[in-house]
Amino acid sequence: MPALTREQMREVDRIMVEEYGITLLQMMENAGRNLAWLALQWLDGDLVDRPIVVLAGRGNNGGGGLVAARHLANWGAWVQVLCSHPPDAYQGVPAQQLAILQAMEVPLAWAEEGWELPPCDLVVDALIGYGLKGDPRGRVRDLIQLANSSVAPILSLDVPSGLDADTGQGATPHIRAAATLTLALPKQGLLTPTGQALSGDLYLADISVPPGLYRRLGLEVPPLFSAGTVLPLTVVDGQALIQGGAGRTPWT
Ligand SMILES: NC(=O)C1=CN([C@@H]2O[C@H](COP(=O)(O)OP(=O)(O)OC[C@H]3O[C@@H](n4cnc5c(N)ncnc54)[C@H](O)[C@@H]3O)[C@@H](O)[C@H]2O)[C@@H](O)CC1
Ligand SMILES: [K+]
Repeated sequence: MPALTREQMREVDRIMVEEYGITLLQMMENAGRNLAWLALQWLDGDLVDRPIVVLAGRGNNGGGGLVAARHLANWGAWVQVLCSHPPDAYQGVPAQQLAILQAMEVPLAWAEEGWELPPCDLVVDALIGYGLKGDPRGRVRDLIQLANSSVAPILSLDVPSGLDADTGQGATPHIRAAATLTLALPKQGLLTPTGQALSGDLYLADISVPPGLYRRLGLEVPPLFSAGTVLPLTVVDGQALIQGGAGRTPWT
């Protein structure tokens, strides 16, 4: 399957919304629900009352993390959300996701000086995706450092926060993920040796991109998700392949 640059992925996201009418809300729901489902697999299918910390930035990567937090809380996990900014700094769809969690009374806090990460079984990293600009700053930086010092495995959304989606180089600091769920198609940086080392086990999630959209961009993408909406990938010579081959049901 092809891997995308940040600009190609931005263009996919733009065409999804502007030309197919598949809204950001829909894409984010698919991203976040698949992320929650992968978290469930990482907890061996047993998440009732298990502590999970979700780190959410204020961009669309954070929005996906907030969707995952909702599903995990609905499924019985003990979810605590740590936001990089106070709620009034969130806008648009991520603000909408945050308001839902507030209505559900899911425990939410925003990182302040001296914060510690609560003990947990899994950290979900949704601080920054392909929108990274420069070295992580402020509370985002603090949360990355806290997450890395936790003993719990980190599951990153799209790319580990602080990883350059094009080059795979880690900014200072960057998340060291146990697993990464990338969206639609792998980002090129994840397939480089550094990207592979920082992203842990790599998975691909369906966010419902029509094959015709890829064809318009000159990309030939076979039906990837016939066996499920989250697929484990393997990287061979810089190329991403579905583990066990296309069409295999990976979870049985
Ligand atoms: N249509 C879309 O745009 C979709 C986006 N999705 C997700 O959203 C991500 C892209 O969303 P965005 O374009 O909003 O970008 P991101 O959410 O990746 O990053 C932007 C946020 O990170 C902050 N940030 C960037 N560099 C920083 C730095 N050095 N220090 C501190 N904060 C920094 C920005 O201030 C902003 O709040 C993707 O990786 C993917 O996970 C998916 O949910 C699917 C649809
Ligand atoms: K991330």
